[in-house]
Amino acid sequence: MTILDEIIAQKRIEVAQRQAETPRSALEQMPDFKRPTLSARDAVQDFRSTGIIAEFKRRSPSKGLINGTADVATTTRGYVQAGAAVLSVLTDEPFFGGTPADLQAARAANPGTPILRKDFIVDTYQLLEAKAWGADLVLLIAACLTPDEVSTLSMQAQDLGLQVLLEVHDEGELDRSLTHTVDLVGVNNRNLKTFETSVETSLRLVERIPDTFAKITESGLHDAQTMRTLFRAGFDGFLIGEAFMKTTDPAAALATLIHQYTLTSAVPI
Ligand SMILES: O=P(O)(O)OC[C@@H](O)[C@@H](O)c1c[nH]c2ccccc12
Repeated sequence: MTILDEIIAQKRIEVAQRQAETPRSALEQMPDFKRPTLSARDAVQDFRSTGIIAEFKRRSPSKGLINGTADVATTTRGYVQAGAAVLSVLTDEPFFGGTPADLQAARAANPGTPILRKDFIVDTYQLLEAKAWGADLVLLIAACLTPDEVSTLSMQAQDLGLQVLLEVHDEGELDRSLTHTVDLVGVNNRNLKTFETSVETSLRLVERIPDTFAKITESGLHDAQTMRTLFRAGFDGFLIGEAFMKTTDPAAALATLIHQYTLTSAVPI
């Protein structure tokens, strides 16, 4: 059994428990459920945008504890002030140490910035949660879902006003799962079976992604030069967590990276 199988098995149990505790109708009555959502796609594609999706992540199965002390409101507010285009907040507790309260706190602290609910979505119920907790977009991972599930969940997300980031790791997943009801396509540089990251995965897959989708490169990113290469290859956005969260001041680490990125972009090609 791979770690991903383990996470998904656990997730199905968790969703059943949550649903028993909080019925759908209760989620629909939460104040944020009816709010208009923000477009992450526009935020990363705006020509003035850094394209950075800055992630709040306490721990991960590959790295163990990354940051045990950062406060979610302070960190995400700092990310936005430093120039993040979009925020990503983990809500998976068993493997990533995130909580629904983290997403809600990030929402309250950042009313004008799109927020991704970062979790393993296997059921419509989680889309309702995402909306009720204040998310603007959700992640769907091709490796965990059938193409039919991707299609159904992305349509349901759209009906709720949530955008969808579809995550793929290889050509097969991309060709099989891509559907017009997703808004952004993310290439995960991390192999979820071995945890190794390689930006070659992004460079290889980018030309297979049609221009109708925003293109995001995910994981293992930490230097401006690599970002520049990925931008030139066609990516609109960069999902980055660990490089910031492993420092004592994640927002300052983001500010430094943006500074370096801006410098390298001034260099003639
Ligand atoms: O921390 P990194 O290496 O910068 O990666 C961020 C993000 O891409 C990573 O957290 C991630 C990508 N896909 C996921 C799916 C579930 C949980 C986490 C992830």
